[in-house]
Amino acid sequence: MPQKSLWVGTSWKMNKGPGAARDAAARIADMAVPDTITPFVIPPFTSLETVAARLENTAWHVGAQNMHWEEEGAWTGEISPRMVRECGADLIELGHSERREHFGETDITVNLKVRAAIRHGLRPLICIGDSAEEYEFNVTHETLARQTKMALHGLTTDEITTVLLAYEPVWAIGAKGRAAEPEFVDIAHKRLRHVLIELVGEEQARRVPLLYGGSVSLDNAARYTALSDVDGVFIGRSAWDPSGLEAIIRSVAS
Ligand SMILES: O=C(CO)[C@H](O)COP(=O)(O)O
Repeated sequence: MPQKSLWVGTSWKMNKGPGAARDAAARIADMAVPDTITPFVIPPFTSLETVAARLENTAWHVGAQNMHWEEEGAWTGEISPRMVRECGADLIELGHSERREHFGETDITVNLKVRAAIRHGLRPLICIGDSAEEYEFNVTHETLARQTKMALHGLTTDEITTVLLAYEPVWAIGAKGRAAEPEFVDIAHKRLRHVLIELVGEEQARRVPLLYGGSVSLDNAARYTALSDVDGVFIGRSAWDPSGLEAIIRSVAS
């Protein structure tokens, strides 16, 4: 059986200013990445242009962590899709649970942003995830289905096949999180694939990469990527140091 192709990448969240980002990007540019891996890195805005310039003409995709849906205007403190593109990014992370929880991001604003991203030629990496309470009350699937359908509302089939979806259980993220059991992720991703199949049919649904994120580490990454409906991992803390990212890339590629 041919080896499956995997997306593997990290968001630096609110870490690495321009100096640290420049150093990290230089190390990333020197990394040997197997052909079966599609690597990506998502720096903070202040480092976006530096990192994108350093990784231009490499296999790396570079993204921003958020953006507004409007092209320009009186939106103090916001960054437009065009600005993200001008910095050299091709990916845009949208709907991370930290933004939903702390900055009022909703399914509706995520949808506005997804549509704006596609209009501007940015590939959306849409984060979805159940809260600890939703997990406890056994409504994970309902939450993931709602977030997915609302994020993709109004998109054509072709547009839907350009997005990446990352399932990140809120209870699995960060130092206080616990990594989801691979068996649980397997079921969640299979049900998520079915949501996509209902939207665009089997063949197109299989073209949408489904990533898992939340306390991914060198110890567990390959257990997720071995699952048939996991097409990659989205890593935080364990990949902030490029050597950690490289070790995980090697572990899932072998
Ligand atoms: O977005 C994430 C990956 O960048 C996610 O929040 C996981 O973070 P981690 O728990 O620190 O891996």
